Amino acid sequence: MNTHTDAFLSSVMDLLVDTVCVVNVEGRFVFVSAACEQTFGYTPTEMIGQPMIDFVHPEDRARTLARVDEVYAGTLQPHFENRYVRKDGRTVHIMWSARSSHDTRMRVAVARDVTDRKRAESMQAALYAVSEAAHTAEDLLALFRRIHLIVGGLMPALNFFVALHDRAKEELSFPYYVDTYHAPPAPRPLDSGTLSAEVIRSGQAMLLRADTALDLPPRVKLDVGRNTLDWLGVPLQTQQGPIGALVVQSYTGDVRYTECDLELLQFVSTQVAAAIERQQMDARLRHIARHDPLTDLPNRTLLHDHIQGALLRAREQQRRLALLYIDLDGFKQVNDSLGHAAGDRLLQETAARLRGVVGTNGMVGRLGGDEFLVLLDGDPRAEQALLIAERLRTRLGQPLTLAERDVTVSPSIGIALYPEHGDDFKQLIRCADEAMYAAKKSGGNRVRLQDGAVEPD
Ligand SMILES: Nc1nc2c(ncn2[C@@H]2O[C@H](COP(=O)(O)OP(=O)(O)OP(=O)(O)O)[C@@H](O)[C@H]2O)c(=O)[nH]1
Repeated sequence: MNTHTDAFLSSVMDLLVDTVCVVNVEGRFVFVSAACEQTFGYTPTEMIGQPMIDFVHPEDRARTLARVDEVYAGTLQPHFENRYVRKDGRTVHIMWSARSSHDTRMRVAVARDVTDRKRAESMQAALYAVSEAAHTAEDLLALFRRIHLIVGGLMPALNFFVALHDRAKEELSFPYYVDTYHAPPAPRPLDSGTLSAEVIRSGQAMLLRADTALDLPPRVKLDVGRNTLDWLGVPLQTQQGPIGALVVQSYTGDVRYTECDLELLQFVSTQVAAAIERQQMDARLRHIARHDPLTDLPNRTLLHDHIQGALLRAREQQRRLALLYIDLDGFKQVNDSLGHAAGDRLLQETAARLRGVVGTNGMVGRLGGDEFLVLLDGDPRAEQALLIAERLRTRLGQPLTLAERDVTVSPSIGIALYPEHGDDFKQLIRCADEAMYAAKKSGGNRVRLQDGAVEPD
């Protein structure tokens, strides 16, 4: 090739949209065409003489070097893809075709910027993954874990959290919060002025970079994710308005967020919001199906499942259980004399009192009407079960005001023990019911242990 031809070829290469690169046997660029500036952000002068591998994304260096060996071995490399780090820090996806020359021991490669295609593919994959997670995640926490993984596939997301706004309670909570330095913040009012609250209130995405002048409304405090370098939050938009926010944060210069990340996060956020709404709806339906609407106590179905589980564990660990069957004495009379609403209030107060006494010693549920069940699962002896039942009797027997009248309603309580009185739900509940019935027959306001002691009035 003469000089004239060299100059001609060089000017032709400079017209190409793809970048032509020549790398010597030491792995340094000896030629790059003008398009490199568009693709890599560096001018040819900045690249020529530099080791090629220094420009490659750190995670792709090992496999890139392995490919270089294959190129020298003469294997044609039509479509090798890897990532480079542009001068501005952004990642660029490159599709290469490369060959080596035996004579000069040089590699000639053509680089095509396929970042847009890669981005579209990963966005598509992310959307699909979110919609799949919406259908398969078993609860909200499982969904958040999956979303974290999906967002992590689109951008660095080591520090990631989900903020949710409960409109009824006017409360902002952080049900999923993964952070290098901070524990999950406590729930707070929406007007507490945090960045995520601001994203939810305004419905606008927010990207705060350490090098960007902060132009925040005066009410916003930087008290969530303090000391972050970059903070990127997008609202979770639904037809009813924003229900929360997705946030990624960085603490080190290795991870910086850009407008491009903002677009990506915003793109998946609508699908994520729909997935969260769906999970919340499922959770509400599951709750309704397993709780009593008047007292919000577990209903018979949930009690049954919970007690079956407790029986399994008790059998394995050779521990005791106690079942307390509680029925109010003369409840019908309250309904008849003070009205159904007063009866409802009494049932709600009974539930609260039972919960208060039982605390962490077990589970309280409502079987229906004025009948409640308590499971004591702390390996109770008969005396301990009797003691708690006695406390319940005393507490329920304390007066309360209904329809402006002081009312006192006592309970009858029957106790069945595992393993003494049965080893399945049906048997135990029947025994506890019989004991309660016996307590009621002998005048009510009593605790009776199946086949056993009656506590005095
Ligand atoms: N207010 C109200 N009443 C209910 C509800 N569910 C059932 N009841 C009523 O509760 C009453 C339960 O009947 P019983 O257990 O025979 O009433 P009791 O007067 O306590 O009878 P003993 O148990 O023999 O002392 C019935 O009158 C039902 O109509 C409810 O959710 N709210």
